[in-house]
Amino acid sequence: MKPVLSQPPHVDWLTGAFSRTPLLRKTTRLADLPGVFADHSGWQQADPQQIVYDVEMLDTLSGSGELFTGVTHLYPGKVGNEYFMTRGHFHALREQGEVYFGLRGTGLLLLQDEQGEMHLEPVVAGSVHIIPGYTAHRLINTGTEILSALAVWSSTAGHDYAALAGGFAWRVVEENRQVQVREVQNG
Ligand SMILES: O=P(O)(O)OC[C@H]1O[C@H](O)[C@H](O)[C@@H](O)[C@@H]1O
Ligand SMILES: [Fe+2]
Repeated sequence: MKPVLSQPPHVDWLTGAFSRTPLLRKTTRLADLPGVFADHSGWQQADPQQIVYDVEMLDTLSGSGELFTGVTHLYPGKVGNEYFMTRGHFHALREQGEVYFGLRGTGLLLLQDEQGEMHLEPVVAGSVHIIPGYTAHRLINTGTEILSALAVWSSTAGHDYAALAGGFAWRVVEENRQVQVREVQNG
């Protein structure tokens, strides 16, 4: 039998760039994130075309049992004093977890479960983040460089953005040149 060598995709661990492979790309701009940042007038005054994050995904099999792999590149920036972040989501299939691997930059992974329990994990090159099921997740770039993280998740997990339409319970802002976590006041 003749052995068959198929070239797997390659990722540059320093930048998160994939090469030699078909990719799916999604760009999220400020205009795509109404109501996400606390400072509404700051958001309105900012350039709506400003890219907040790019996601590059391997174009792989989907369906029960299959895994998706992607890299999120989250740009540095702020709206008002709030750092650029991903929209964040629960999985539509709530029990599905996900793994993030920090590749470059500095930031935080904000985790919020269905009971409203919150955690923050520092994201740096080499950090490994086990996101349990039933837990919403959002990346926040608190640094001055691109924050890139590789993610692996179930292809059937899906996204539930509506469940967090009211936002996460914590916001991460810069105050006095320091990263501060603020609890959102309801009502
Ligand atoms: O879907 P968002 O909250 O905008 O986050 C952007 C992306 O981040 C990660 O790469 C996740 O694995 C993706 O499933 C998600 O779509
Ligand atoms: Fe996810």
